[in-house]
Amino acid sequence: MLRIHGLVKRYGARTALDALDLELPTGQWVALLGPNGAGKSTLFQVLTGLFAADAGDVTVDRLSLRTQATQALRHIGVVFQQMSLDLDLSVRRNLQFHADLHGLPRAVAAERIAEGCAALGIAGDLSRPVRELSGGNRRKVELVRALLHRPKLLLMDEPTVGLDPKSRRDLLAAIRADVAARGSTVLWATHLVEEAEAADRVLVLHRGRLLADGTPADVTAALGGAKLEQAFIHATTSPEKTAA
Ligand SMILES: Nc1ncnc2c1ncn2[C@@H]1O[C@H](COP(=O)(O)OP(=O)(O)OP(=O)(O)O)[C@@H](O)[C@H]1O
Repeated sequence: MLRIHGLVKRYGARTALDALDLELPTGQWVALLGPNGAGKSTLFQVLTGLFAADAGDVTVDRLSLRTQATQALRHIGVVFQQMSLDLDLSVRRNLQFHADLHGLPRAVAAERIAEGCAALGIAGDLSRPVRELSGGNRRKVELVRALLHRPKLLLMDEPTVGLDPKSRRDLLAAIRADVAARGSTVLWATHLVEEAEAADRVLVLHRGRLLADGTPADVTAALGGAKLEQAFIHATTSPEKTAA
């Protein structure tokens, strides 16, 4: 579904992504675990076409981001770290706007908006301006929006930051349900080890390179700790550690 080969992104002299290779198959929920500054947001910005890479290739469903960006981006849904809804528009208008951008027929959009909001328990907020919603419910609107065009690949950049445990659990459950129902592929950036522990696969990113890749148990073992949290902290704070 997603193939990344030799991806490099530099900011001046700083290398944020350092020849990154990665393949994600269909139907996997993958946690991208990395400390502050690891390169998670940079990777998302490249994958969503906001920044061009300095080197390397990315394909989404075999479509190249370099030469077939418009088609490739149609398969991607994204929730960025910073909230990106229009605060003055209603939830419905925000969602409708996104559906229009993707050329969804109005009837299909209305059905998906109603269904998505009901699944996340925000159907009662459809007519309210986003400004009036709690942070957790705004996030849920962003998730409904990201799924409206039924993307094959869903990118979520630390979507649970600032959410209470119930909202976090609801969001995770909604993602799980989407993976199970549609076989979508999810790349979920986080620095919360407990979230990564629940994923099918964990990637540990540090200084723009992958330190480990596998099930939570595999990654814990590969990084040499008894628990994932301990292994992660150790691996990402020892200066001599480089890619596996
Ligand atoms: N616009 C920019 N200009 C210069 N350097 C940048 C810029 N954006 C990111 N960086 C640097 O690139 C590296 C990767 O940053 P990035 O924001 O991708 O990490 P992250 O894993 O998303 O971190 P966080 O968990 O704090 O969001 C860091 O060293 C950061 O300082």
